[in-house]
Amino acid sequence: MNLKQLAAEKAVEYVKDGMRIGLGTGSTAYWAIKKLGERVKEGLSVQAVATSKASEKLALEQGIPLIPFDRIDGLDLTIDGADELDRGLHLIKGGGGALLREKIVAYHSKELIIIADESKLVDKLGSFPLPVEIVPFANEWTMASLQEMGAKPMLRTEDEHIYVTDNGNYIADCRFGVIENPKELHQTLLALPGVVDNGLFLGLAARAVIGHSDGTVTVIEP
Ligand SMILES: O=C[C@H](O)[C@H](O)[C@H](O)COP(=O)(O)O
Repeated sequence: MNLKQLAAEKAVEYVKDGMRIGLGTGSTAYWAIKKLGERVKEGLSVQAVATSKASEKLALEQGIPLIPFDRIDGLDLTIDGADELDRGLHLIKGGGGALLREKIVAYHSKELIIIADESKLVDKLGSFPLPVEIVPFANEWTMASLQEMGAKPMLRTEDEHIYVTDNGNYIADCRFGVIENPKELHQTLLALPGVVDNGLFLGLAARAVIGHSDGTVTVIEP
């Protein structure tokens, strides 16, 4: 059983006719976009924006109408994955490098639904390295500052090259250990010059739909 698919397809049930939808990124959001495409083919009317070039391509392949940002002033619902979440719906996102666009889209959505398999649900965040998006300029100094913060940062690579986000930036994957105070860490990171944003999503998710290995789906609401 594909737990990501299970959660994603359940979450797509929250999409109603006429809604403006944010499309997440990653291997779980993939299933939501596929399911939404099926519903559009059956006659559901939606307008959507994508959080990455990959999701934009997939949405177009599925026949989901995409709308430019200057044509709408916000979204009704965004469905997106996460790398880790706790029961208070604090999230780590950005494993796929899309955190900045995802956070902008989530912020401008009336509701963010997170979809995940049960392995992503943790008591406290921090096992998954926190992705921090940094500008390429003087990235060596930004990396050094992250190191001084105790982040043990690793510059993300892909095929032996530095990974570049859709926004032309780099990702530093940071190991802070257990994150006892996500809000404080979020603020500290944002205050560091060279840091564009980080993968902590706090106070953004309204609910999470979790797929379990026994075939059930649970919904967490904070
Ligand atoms: O940058 C990527 C996103 O934040 C993803 O939603 C996150 O990494 C989870 O991805 P997946 O569903 O592939 O585990």
